[in-house]
Amino acid sequence: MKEIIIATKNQGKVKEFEALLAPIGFRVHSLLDYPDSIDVEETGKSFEENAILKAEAIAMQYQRMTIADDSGLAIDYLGGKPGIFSARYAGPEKDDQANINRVLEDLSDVHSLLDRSASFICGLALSIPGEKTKTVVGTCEGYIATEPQGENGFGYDPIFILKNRNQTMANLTKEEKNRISHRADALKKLLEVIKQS
Ligand SMILES: O=P(O)(O)OP(=O)(O)OP(=O)(O)OC[C@H]1O[C@@H](n2cnc3c(O)ncnc32)[C@H](O)[C@@H]1O
Ligand SMILES: [Mg+2]
Repeated sequence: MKEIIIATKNQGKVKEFEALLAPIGFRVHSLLDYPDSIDVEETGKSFEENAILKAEAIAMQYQRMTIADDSGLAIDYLGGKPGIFSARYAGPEKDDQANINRVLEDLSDVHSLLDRSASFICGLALSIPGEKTKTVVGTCEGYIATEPQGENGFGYDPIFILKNRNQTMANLTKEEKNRISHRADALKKLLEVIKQS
């Protein structure tokens, strides 16, 4: 079995990567298994830049193949915010519920669903010691709901209504989310890039 580190402390991401990568022969480790991992500051200007920073630092520290994920929600009405600041949108505690509340508050004057369009975006970086880092970006289109709905997933999932479906991401089973999410899209692209290299 191939060993890979996912350079994240986000339990929601870890579970999704395990479900996506185990069937293709990877044993997934995350930073939750490595309490001494260095804390990488997300100082990049894009999802990809931040993913590169996280992947390269952790691949270097443990000398092992590492994928990092930097992701978030881009709301058109807010000019793409919260974007790369999604995790800390309501403060440094990275509280999902507080983040959701801030987004709903930001859009409280926007009544038409069409004006509440948004994308989930996932930047992935793959760093293998001694090789050039590879990056991809995946997306998933939708709209911001007026109130949370659904119990599954994590983060902003309860307020993200999927395009062409009358459901939020949190209404989906984990299998369905892993077929259509921004993370699944990005990982598909990353596997293509690996195949071609
Ligand atoms: O940096 P790491 O350790 O990976 O963990 P993090 O939670 O800080 O992750 P990010 O910096 O990439 O911030 C991602 C933000 O976007 C949200 N997010 C990312 N993917 C999501 C998804 O699939 N569903 C809902 N929210 C998501 C997530 O809740 C965070 O608020
Ligand atoms: Mg982060």
